Amino acid sequence: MSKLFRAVILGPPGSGKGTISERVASSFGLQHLSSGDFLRENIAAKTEAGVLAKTYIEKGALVPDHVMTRLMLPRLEEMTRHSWLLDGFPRTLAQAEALNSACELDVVISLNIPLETLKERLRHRWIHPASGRVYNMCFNPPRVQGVDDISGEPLIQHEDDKPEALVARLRHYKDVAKPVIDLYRAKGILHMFSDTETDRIWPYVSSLLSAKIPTDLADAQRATTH
Ligand SMILES: Nc1nc2c(ncn2[C@@H]2O[C@H](COP(=O)(O)OP(=O)(O)O)[C@@H](O)[C@H]2O)c(=O)[nH]1
Ligand SMILES: Nc1ncnc2c1ncn2[C@@H]1O[C@H](COP(=O)(O)OP(=O)(O)O)[C@@H](O)[C@H]1O
Repeated sequence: MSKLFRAVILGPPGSGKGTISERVASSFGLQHLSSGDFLRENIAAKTEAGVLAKTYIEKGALVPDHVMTRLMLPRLEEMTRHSWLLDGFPRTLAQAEALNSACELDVVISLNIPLETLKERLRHRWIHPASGRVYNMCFNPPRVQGVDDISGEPLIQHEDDKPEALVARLRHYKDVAKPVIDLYRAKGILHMFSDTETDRIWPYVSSLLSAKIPTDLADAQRATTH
């Protein structure tokens, strides 16, 4: 079997992790696993973890580490035969250490985006809750205002993108992320991208992954998508 490829994308809320992950998934055939989407699925399904997580997310707080790792690690175990890109997990050093003991990462992409840009983007972010599709009223608006392009269902704003929760989230992110970034830098797998525009970052991410993803894996994925 060809070697599997494991990547993590780090960055504050609104940094474009979801947007870049979707591009990676469609260009390189990696499975995109978003902790935020997985939490929202669990909230919608009213699982034990979902009910617990909801109380934290509504306050703009992080979900406790033990809840996150108990949720995410079994999900990754289901994916042992796939190459994946993990988005939104790990977010803390404890989560990064738990992930470390479960698998070995090939690449960590870290998005470094100015605070003002983040605030502006998140104010305009709308999502389709059933699919997790993300829109931005300026950057990638839906074809019809307020409505999902594919299902025609209404778009909503995350509770945690509303101004009250937003500032707390961005402030907290920085403190918590620093040791995670330091850990991956020390391991020599960190790749940092700084810009205000996803479209300017994407070509660099794309060429990094083209260089890192094993050729036999890329060939196998191309074969399945044609
Ligand atoms: N104006 C602008 N908006 C962007 C850009 N990249 C992403 N967005 C939007 O910013 C918001 C946050 O992006 P998202 O990928 O959800 O970030 P995440 O929170 O890190 O997963 C979404 O509404 C995106 O559509 C960009 O380069 N410019
Ligand atoms: N790894 C994680 N650890 C703790 N909380 C998390 C994690 N991932 C997601 N969450 C919670 O879910 C919320 C939504 O996550 P996400 O969709 O990734 O939002 P964003 O991309 O805007 O940060 C976060 O604000 C946080 O409360």
